[in-house]
Parts: sequence; C-alpha cells; structure tokens
Amino acid sequence: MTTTITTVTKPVEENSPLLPADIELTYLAEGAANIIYRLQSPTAPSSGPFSSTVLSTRLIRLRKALPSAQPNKATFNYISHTAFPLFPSSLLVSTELVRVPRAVLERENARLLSLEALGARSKKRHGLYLETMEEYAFLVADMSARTGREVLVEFKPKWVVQSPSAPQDARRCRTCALRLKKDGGRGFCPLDLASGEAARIRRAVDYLLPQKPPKGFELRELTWELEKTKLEEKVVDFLMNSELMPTLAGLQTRLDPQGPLGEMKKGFLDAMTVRDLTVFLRVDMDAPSGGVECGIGDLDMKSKENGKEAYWRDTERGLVEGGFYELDSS
Ligand SMILES: O=P(O)(O)O[C@@H]1[C@@H](OP(=O)(O)O)[C@H](OP(=O)(O)O)[C@H](O)[C@H](OP(=O)(O)O)[C@H]1OP(=O)(O)O
Ligand SMILES: Nc1ncnc2c1ncn2[C@@H]1O[C@H](COP(=O)(O)OP(=O)(O)OP(=O)(O)O)[C@@H](O)[C@H]1O
Repeated sequence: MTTTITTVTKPVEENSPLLPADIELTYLAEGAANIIYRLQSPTAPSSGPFSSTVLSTRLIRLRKALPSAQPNKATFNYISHTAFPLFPSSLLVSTELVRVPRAVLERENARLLSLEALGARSKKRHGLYLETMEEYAFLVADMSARTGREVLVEFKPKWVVQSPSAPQDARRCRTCALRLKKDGGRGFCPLDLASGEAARIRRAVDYLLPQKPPKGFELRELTWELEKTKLEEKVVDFLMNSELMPTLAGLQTRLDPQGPLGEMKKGFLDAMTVRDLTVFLRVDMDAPSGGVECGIGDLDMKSKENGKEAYWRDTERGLVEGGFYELDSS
C-alpha cells in the first residue's frame, strides 16, 4: 500500500507563532536561497505550536540575504493562495509561517561563520548569510529518514512535458536539451519519469537513487546494490500508481500552453514554479508493499524581474537555434 502524509497549510495571519528565543537550531542543509535547520528545546512544552512533538517532526527554513529574494510572508501568501491549491494536499510538504526573533538570526549568522571556519559549510555557500531583517520563517514537515531503514529520495522532476516552444521534430525534451547545452552531462529524462511505463520510469529512477548507502542506513541485505534494487522497485511502483506525475504533467500543460517564447502570461510564472519544485519521497524499506510518503516542497514564486524573463527567453532561443532539441539522445 502506498501511504501519503496528511498535510495542511495554515492561512497567513498576523499572529503567526513566535519561535522561542532559546530555541536550539542545528544546521541540516542549504540551497541557494535558504538554510534548513533542525529544532530542539530542552524546555519544549507538551502542546502548542512549538511542542516537543512539533519540534521533532519539523524543520525550519530560514531565508538568506539575497537581493533578489522575496520576503517570506509574500512567498507564503503565494504558496497558500496559489501554489498549494494546485495540488492534492496529500502530496504537499506541510508548511506553516512562524515568526523568528532577530536575535536567533544573528546568533545563527555567527554560527555560520564558525561552520565555515570548521570546513562544515560548502565553500560555494560561503559569504551569504541569513537575512536578519526577515521576520518570518517556514516550519516544514521533516521528510528526512527517521530510522535506519528509511531512505529519503529527493529530486526536481523539472519539465515533465515537452516545452511548447520546442521544434516539432525535437528528439530531446527541454530538460535533456538544456542539460546538453549546459554541460553535456548525463541525467534522467523527466518525460521518462512521467511516461507511466515501468521500464522508462526505472531508467529515470536509476539516476535518482543514492550510489552508496545513506548515512545511518542499516543494511539488511548483503550489499547496498540489493537494497537499491528494492528501493528502486518501491519508487517505480509509487510513480506508476500515485497521482504525482499526472498532476505535474497536467499542471505544466494547462498553465503554460505557449512556452517561454510565448506571451508569458500569469500561468507561465506558475508553470515555472511547478517546473522547479522539489519532490521528497521517504521510503520505508521494510514496508511489505508501498511505504512511500510524498512531499512536494520548494514551490517558490517566480518573477520576470531581475533578468529572469530574458534568461527564460534566451535559454529557449539558445536551445532552439543551437539545435539542442534535435540532437539524438544516444
Ligand atoms: O533554469 P533551470 O531549468 O536550470 O532551473 C534553475 C535551477 O537549476 P537546476 O534545477 O539546477 O537546473 C536553479 O537551481 P540551482 O540554483 O542550480 O540549485 C534554480 O532553482 C533556478 O531558479 P531561481 O532562479 O532560483 O528562481 C532555476 O531557474 P528557473 O526554474 O527559474 O528557470
Ligand atoms: N522538508 C524537508 N525535509 C527534509 N529535507 C529538506 C526539507 N526541505 C529542505 N530540505 C533539505 O534542505 C535542502 C535545501 O532546501 P531548499 O531546497 O528549501 O533550499 P533552497 O535554497 O530553496 O534551494 P534552491 O537552491 O533550489 O533555491 C534541500 O535540498 C533538502 O536536502
């Protein structure tokens, strides 16, 4: 059986709960725009917005001071009114808006410097810190493995239907064409992922699974390869049977019928959000069947500002005019 987490998005309101100033944060990961922390408090109450249960099942997503970034309140407004309603709630990572004391942000910025000095922060992320003027943060369901027998599979499905501006005789999808243009590297084809055909989905999933056992994973089979085969079957089975891929494909088709060389109406920006979201699949390796929880995250608002409109048009023109869509996939 396939399981999904039950999720809710609380509406934006003025009185979002304020994170206690003595909250302990542990750096987990970061992307270009946000840093993700685990939460802990020795004095957490047994109920309320920051109860010990809430703290142990959620992560906090704090925004970095990027000049192009939107304030979290505006982003939350967008996700709760526009992006989340596009999806069945069972597919979404539960997300709440909370307020953060400035002292917490300042303290964590000092810690980031220490992490850098210790070599515990990726070099490419050095020099960019948390936005201390930001009043809000996102409290998100933690999709990490909770036991040594769970695995988190994280991926961006990207353009799961062909770009409407691609040439009629295209032999590559938009994502494969762009990958070829960027670095010629190998990767999964999103059209395989959304094909509904087991063999094609398996081919794509192969690229998404960890090559080594994840940290803390408990091997029950002789080798990771054997575990990986089991993991692959679970993920393929989920993608064949869940509404995830048909939903993504349906949205991308409906929201952007013209592609980046078209008029770029409102739906286009939402389509770009859907084309850049992240999927978290938490897989229970010992579930007799299924055991996959799905959470869609990173549904950030896209804007034409800051050169993005030109980037999208130029990228598409470059792919079309450079013949990247027509090059053979082999
Ligand atoms: O242009 P793409 O398709 O490479 O997607 C960009 C992503 O690259 P990748 O997923 O690695 O291929 C890119 O991801 P990374 O920074 O490479 O992790 C961003 O998500 C970017 O969006 P934004 O400018 O931050 O709003 C993404 O830009 P857009 O989705 O706005 O095009
Ligand atoms: N709900 C979650 N559960 C588990 N891990 C998560 C969760 N949200 C984020 N992460 C981890 O933190 C990383 C960075 O988070 P996120 O993608 O939100 O950052 P970002 O800065 O918005 O990324 P981008 O580079 O796409 O802008 C993710 O790649 C993932 O490994």
